[in-house]
Amino acid sequence: MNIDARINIDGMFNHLDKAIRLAESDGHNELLDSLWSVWSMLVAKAEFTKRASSQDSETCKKIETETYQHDWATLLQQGKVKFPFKAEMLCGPVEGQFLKSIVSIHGAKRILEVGMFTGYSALSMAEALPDDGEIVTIDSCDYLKPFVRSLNQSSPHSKKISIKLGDCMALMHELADAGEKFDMVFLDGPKEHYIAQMKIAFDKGLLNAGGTLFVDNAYVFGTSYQVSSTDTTAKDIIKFLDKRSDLHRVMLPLNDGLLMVRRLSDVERRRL
Ligand SMILES: C[S@@+](CC[C@H](N)C(=O)[O-])C[C@H]1O[C@@H](n2cnc3c(N)ncnc32)[C@H](O)[C@@H]1O
Repeated sequence: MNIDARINIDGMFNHLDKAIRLAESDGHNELLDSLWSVWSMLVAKAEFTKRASSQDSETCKKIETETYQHDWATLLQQGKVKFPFKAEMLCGPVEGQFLKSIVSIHGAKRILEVGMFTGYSALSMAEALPDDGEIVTIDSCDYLKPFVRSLNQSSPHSKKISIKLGDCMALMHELADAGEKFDMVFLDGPKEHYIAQMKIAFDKGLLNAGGTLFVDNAYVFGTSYQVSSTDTTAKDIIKFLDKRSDLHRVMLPLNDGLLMVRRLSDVERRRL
């Protein structure tokens, strides 16, 4: 099996792979043809989606390439990073272009990102910020800061990126307590903190009036729709939002799910 890990984030291709092997070994040729058709349609759809979207900037391409070439496994063994990083953790070209487009539609000036990794999504968004705009990006891994700076320094937009190292929960509280405000918040760090982070954004005023919050991996690696999964992280997020009649949301089936959440009063443009 040789496919982009980002389109197999929920393991669907593993099931297809198994079905293909079974059909092959039992000599079910028509079934085999159909299974290969499903496989190739899924791959072609993902490829066409990427092809139909604008291409990344040279620096974003470089970040993606170098993230895939980096030896994360050795760094983990050497204790230089504490997290088993994988290149496919970066959001990729289609989501990157989507976020960039949203920043421009929004007219956002300040963005908060939780979960920087190699700075791919941060730079994608920074490219659409005005010259005096800023994206504050949080990560707990010290190794990443100089690495990200070395990757993005060729971009004129890198000056809009401020990196904060530390635990995302502590830093988000700190920012909210200091009265900092953001027009967009992009949550892409630890999934178990998503609910608490949404509360800080909406209830502690970190997200400006009229602002938009995005929750990445909102399908939580497909566990939200895998029948056999006992992981309730994604379902708990939706149950939390069900109780929040003041919030409006829409789930976009981009990669592993991108949930867009806004205050209902901003969406319907009325006072609640
Ligand atoms: C999915 S990656 C972010 C990918 C990035 N947004 C992109 O699309 O290019 C998640 C990041 O969250 C960071 N992270 C995990 N737990 C954290 C915590 N408690 N506080 C801050 N960062 C954390 C990891 O170090 C990792 O770099």
